[in-house]
Amino acid sequence: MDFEDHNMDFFGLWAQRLREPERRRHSAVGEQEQVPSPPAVWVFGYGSLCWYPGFEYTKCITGYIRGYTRKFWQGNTTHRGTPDKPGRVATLIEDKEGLTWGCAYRITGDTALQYLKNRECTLGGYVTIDTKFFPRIAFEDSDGVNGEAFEVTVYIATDKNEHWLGDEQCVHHIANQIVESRGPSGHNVEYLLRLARFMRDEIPGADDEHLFTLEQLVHEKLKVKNIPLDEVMGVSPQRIRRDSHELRRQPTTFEFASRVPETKLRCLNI
Ligand SMILES: N[C@@H](CCC(=O)N[C@@H](CS)C(=O)NCC(=O)O)C(=O)O
Repeated sequence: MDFEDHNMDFFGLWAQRLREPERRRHSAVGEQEQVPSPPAVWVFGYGSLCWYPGFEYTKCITGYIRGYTRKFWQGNTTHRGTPDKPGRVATLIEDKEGLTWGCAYRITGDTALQYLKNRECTLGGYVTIDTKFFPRIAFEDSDGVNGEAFEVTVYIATDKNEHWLGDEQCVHHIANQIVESRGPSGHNVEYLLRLARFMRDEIPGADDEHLFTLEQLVHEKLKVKNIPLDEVMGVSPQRIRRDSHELRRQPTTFEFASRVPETKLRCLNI
């Protein structure tokens, strides 16, 4: 049983038990009350969280946030680099025209948030912001979320944190740093290529010039250095079931999404 099935069994059982009469709390006048479910929080992933969440969640849906652009401008010495040779990981840069694709995870309880606080904030220098998430495909859900934009928490590294590296004169410098960095969680190349693969597999048609330029340069540099991919890619991460409401994956017209006005076209939901 993989991570997701276990997770769904747990919540499936929990939801089923709620329906059992003895599970409902009785108010003073004997009316049946629903046992309140723990509040759900949605966390938006746009870097390693897209392919390695590492926490329990009850739903994962692909979509985007507006007003930010993804850049490999955050240094990292605890996962994909070392203090002597920091790696580069993704963060978000404010950009009025920006639009960043990723996936939102619905989590309940405190465990996942404590895990993320350690992984992202303590170890990574990220802070949290709240913003609107636009699901790629509308979906019905017990939370009543039906494809309209909704609030998500995002972990973002600003230029104020100690690991910040920022831009380079030339994108080749960033690609070189990625090719030459490795940390306790694995090679920096794996981080970049698994994110690029997530974008291609899960959000076909979406563009991200910075990400895909780095992907191409890193592949070229690995070839020149004669470094085989299996030397840097590590173990395949656990399967993530995304967009379980979708019958089949539809290509995304990125340009259209980037121009869509605030009021969404519900039928297309982009
Ligand atoms: N907050 C971004 C980036 C998170 C991220 O990539 N954090 C790094 C550095 S703290 C991490 O957790 N890496 C784990 C790994 O590289 O396996 C996301 O939502 O994915």
